[in-house]
Amino acid sequence: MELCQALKVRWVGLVFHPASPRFLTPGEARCLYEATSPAQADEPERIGLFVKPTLRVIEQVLEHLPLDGLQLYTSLENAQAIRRHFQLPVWLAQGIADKAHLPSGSSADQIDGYVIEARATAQDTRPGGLGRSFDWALTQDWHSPRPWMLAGGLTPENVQTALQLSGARAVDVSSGVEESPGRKSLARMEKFVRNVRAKSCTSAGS
Ligand SMILES: O=C(O)c1ccccc1NCC(=O)[C@H](O)[C@H](O)COP(=O)(O)O
Repeated sequence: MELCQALKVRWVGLVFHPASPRFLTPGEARCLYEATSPAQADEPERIGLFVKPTLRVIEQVLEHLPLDGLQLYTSLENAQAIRRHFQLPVWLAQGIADKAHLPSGSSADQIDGYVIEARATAQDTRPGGLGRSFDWALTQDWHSPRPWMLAGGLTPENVQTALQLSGARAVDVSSGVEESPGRKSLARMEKFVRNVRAKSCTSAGS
């Protein structure tokens, strides 16, 4: 968290999905929140990641710490209902395997943005944080109805190519800056942000 502040990334993701190696209980997330320095104007926004959450699950987290936004793995309808209920920005994750999976204008109401990443398979135990990429050229000519970020399988080594091929203006990374599942590598985080900035866009991490 402190390095994210120092690197001035725009968003930090906190994963509240029990099947994840990055899973945080609300209490652990609170400790992280308290351990970081007092709010500054350019502090990263704290984004809570939830998979098919009920309102109560999100409420339990919000009882422990404030969140600046939500990254949701759920249906559009549920994401819209959650956004209305909590009045928080919602980024809806979309798993992509072909162009037909990319959101279109008609599906964009009451959603703040999209996280576009590889589509999970039936064998996967979770829908994100899998370190898996998709064909980045799929988004090249896509006109997104909302702001979007590219995610899935990004690394310091491939992120510049990913930006070039996908046309993305913001990226999200997790596995690619870890030394083992759930353990971030500070050196890889720094290298990732440096390489992204060399291509002038915004970054996020979970
Ligand atoms: O990180 C997880 O384990 C996770 C579990 C359930 C839903 C989302 C999760 N992570 C999402 C992300 O970290 C990113 O938004 C994205 O999927 C990129 O992940 P990665 O391919 O590991 O860079």
